[in-house]
Amino acid sequence: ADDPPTINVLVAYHSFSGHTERMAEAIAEGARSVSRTHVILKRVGKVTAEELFAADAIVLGSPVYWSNMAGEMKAFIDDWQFKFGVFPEFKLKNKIGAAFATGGQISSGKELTMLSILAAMLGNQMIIVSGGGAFGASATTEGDSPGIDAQELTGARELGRRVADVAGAVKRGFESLESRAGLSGP
Ligand SMILES: Cc1cc2nc3c(=O)[nH]c(=O)nc-3n(C[C@H](O)[C@H](O)[C@H](O)COP(=O)(O)O)c2cc1C
Repeated sequence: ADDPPTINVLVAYHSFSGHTERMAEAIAEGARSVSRTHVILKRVGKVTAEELFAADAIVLGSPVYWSNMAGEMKAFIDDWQFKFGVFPEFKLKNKIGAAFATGGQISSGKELTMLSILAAMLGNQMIIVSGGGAFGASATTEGDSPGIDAQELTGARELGRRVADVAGAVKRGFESLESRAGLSGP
């Protein structure tokens, strides 16, 4: 049998004080635990067009700023069009997408932040997955729950692993569809 394809996972994040970066590292670790997975872990401003388009899965993480994603994350997503020109061809179509967030307080915007990221992915016809939580992986970082705890890191690893697993299954599925279409001939 042919070797299964390599899965490229891009984990891109914004982080000012390091919490979201710590979650991003755990997501990358979870994705790498799936065989034949190649992970790129980067701050949003550093992602190149080549990395974006080579990714089979894109996982985006942001701190909560005023109940929504950070401006840096929004600017990156807007750059999908301004810098990378994804529309009108829908160049990110059928890539796997997932989100993660950290916020200082409980019930103060993490879910809205993740849903806003996922909404942009849906608008690009990406295939959304969750894991680590209903909408993605998240952590509360201030007050009675300072920093990132073991349970939150476990959730982040779970999301990374699920993203890589689903990306592999989808990639194999599309490859098999294409080869069957090729077999049937014109
Ligand atoms: C400008 C600003 C706005 C914030 N707004 C919220 C908020 O609405 N809800 C919340 O839970 N945390 C809020 N926070 C706290 C951060 O989301 C939290 O500290 C986060 O974990 C920081 O991530 P980082 O360490 O990756 O930079 C805010 C922080 C800043 C700087």
